[in-house]
Amino acid sequence: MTTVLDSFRPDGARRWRIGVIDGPNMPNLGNRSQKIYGPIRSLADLQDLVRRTADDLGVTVTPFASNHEGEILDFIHATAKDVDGWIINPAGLTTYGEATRHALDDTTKPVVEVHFSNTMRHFAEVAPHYGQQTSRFTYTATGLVMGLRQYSYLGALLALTLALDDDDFLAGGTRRH
Ligand SMILES: O=C1C[C@@](O)(C(=O)O)C[C@@H](O)[C@@H]1O
Repeated sequence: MTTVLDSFRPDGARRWRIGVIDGPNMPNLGNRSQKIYGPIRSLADLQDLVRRTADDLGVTVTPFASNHEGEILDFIHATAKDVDGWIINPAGLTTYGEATRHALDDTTKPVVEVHFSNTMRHFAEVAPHYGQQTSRFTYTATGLVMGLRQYSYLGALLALTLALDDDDFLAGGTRRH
């Protein structure tokens, strides 16, 4: 079936494989602040939305979520050869997740960082006493989509897919940025 999203892509475009990682606290999405995360009911609902959008786009997503950084590292190491790019919401690892940032960087595949909230605003409003908080991941990410709740993931998925299709940009993930 042809979908609206199909029409963004050239005929015969490749079925890119994209790893979608959710870090600590995202498995508890259904119980988090509605003000920040909106009415979405669960991580399963989020993963379902991302998977359905990927189907419409003609790409394959491999979702993974964990509260444990070591499990996230194991997932990245195990799947690095089988994915063309990554989407990650580092969540609880955002400010200090150097091991995860480094593991993604080691794969040399494009990385798009996503957040439900606009973290710059969130840090300024909620944790000004932490000083100048920033994401560890943005320094080496290919791109960043945030502040659009679950729609950040859909923006990232569409943009990463088109960028992988683009021979003058990510060229299937063979080049960095
Ligand atoms: O757990 C999260 C979720 C988050 O990554 C987001 O999606 O907005 C923002 C982070 O600051 C926070 O620790």
